[in-house]
Amino acid sequence: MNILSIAGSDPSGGAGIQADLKAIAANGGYGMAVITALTAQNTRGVSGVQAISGDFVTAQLEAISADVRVDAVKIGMLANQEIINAVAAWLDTVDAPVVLDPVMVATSGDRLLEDAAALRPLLDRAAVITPNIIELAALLGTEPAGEWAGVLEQAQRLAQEHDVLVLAKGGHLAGEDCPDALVSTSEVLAEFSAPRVATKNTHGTGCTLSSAIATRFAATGDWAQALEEAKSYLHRAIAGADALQVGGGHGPVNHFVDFFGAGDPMDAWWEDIAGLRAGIDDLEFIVQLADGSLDRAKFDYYLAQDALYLQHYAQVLAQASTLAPELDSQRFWAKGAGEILEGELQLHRSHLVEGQANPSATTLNYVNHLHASNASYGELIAAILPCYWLYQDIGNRLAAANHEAHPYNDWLATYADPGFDEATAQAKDMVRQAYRLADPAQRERMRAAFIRSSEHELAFFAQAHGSE
Ligand SMILES: Nc1ncnc2c1ncn2[C@@H]1O[C@H](COP(=O)(O)OP(=O)(O)OP(=O)(O)O)[C@@H](O)[C@H]1O
Ligand SMILES: Cc1ncc(COP(=O)(O)O)c(N)n1
Repeated sequence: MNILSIAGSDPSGGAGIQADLKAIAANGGYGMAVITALTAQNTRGVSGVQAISGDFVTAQLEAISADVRVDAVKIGMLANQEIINAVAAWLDTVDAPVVLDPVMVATSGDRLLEDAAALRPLLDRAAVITPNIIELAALLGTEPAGEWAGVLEQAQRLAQEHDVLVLAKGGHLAGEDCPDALVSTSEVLAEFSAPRVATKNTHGTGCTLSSAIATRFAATGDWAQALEEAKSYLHRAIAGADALQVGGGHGPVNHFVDFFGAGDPMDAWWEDIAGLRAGIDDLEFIVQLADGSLDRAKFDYYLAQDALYLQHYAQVLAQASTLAPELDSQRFWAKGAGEILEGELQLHRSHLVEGQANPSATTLNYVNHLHASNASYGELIAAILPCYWLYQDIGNRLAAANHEAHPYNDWLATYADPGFDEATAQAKDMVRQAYRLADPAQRERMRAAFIRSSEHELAFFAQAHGSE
């Protein structure tokens, strides 16, 4: 899908052709850009505009249409009448659907078009016009609407005047939701709303939305579907905007949020299990293991179950090794399995007074979940991770509570192993890598597997006190 953006340049990369090209690529299109104006701008505002001559805009457009099939056009900042005329004349020679974002004023308040009325010749050539509330009113020569019903009414009026579809955008209204509606000459064809994200980083949202719509229309041939997909994409990009930290004003949205995530997914997962972590910390078993008051029989019960658990855990790590995509991760999981079979289990046996117990229902539930999480490598290692991470986290605190006379001195000393911190960091890296390569549905399954294992960890630590 070849998508052409005809727009101004924003050197700070958040709006204009820079935003368009990113949004087009993120939505699966091949992006092209004809530049109408250079702006000097950043996230705080516009300090200069240098329009390209109409002739040179035409030269750029003709260079493209002489060589490349154009599947959809998105038009943004046009700066002046001369450029509008050049674009209008070229549009008469091509047959691609046009999404027109009638950019007039930047988020910062700076003017990007000399005169709203100058756009009129283009309105009739567009398939969809995407004005914000202020631009909508300016195109009608009226006052901006103060509520959604008024915006829809104005959108329909504009649709009728130019026989086009108008995308009414509610982003500038106050309220918890940001509604958008595709309005025809006679009706609201489709309406999609997204929760308002609490962020000041909304520079380029209009550019991004119109480019995404053009791209998704070229892919689907359906305006309502294109809007639904573009709106959902934009919402994710806005929700991920704060993670970018670009500039001190209105920062850009996170165009590639679907590819690289918004921040470290491991931080988000750790937050997801904050309640479970607090629950583990408060368990009698953990509190008493730390202060040394833990009944020996309960400790032995835990150890026996842990030994049974670890046999399965070693099997699951070995399976992760066979599923791992490259040598480093294959080696890492295989080494983990080997270390459990050689070291850990021996340590457990040396602490056990009696022979092997049978696995409890709690232990079986946990290992069954691990064995069942093998639909993909990503899911399996996400299920594996809590045992590393929670054990390391709790272990470091238990090791800090240790002293020579502690009744569980030698056991707690095993928690103070820097090698285990290193192994946990590596396990997190492996999960992070798998997450980056996963599609959204797969990512959700990974997160669910991680949370489920964390729930099993809590039950596992709790079971000794429920075992009498
Ligand atoms: N804080 C927010 N949370 C969620 N969606 C938002 C937010 N701000 C804007 N949007 C969405 O961004 C899109 C563009 O909205 P807006 O009405 O602000 O257009 P615009 O003014 O043309 O954009 P721009 O800021 O690029 O000039 C709309 O779909 C709107 O709902
Ligand atoms: C080159 C260019 N085109 C469009 C906009 C509008 O985007 P925003 O309203 O988000 O500033 C802009 N600021 N710069």
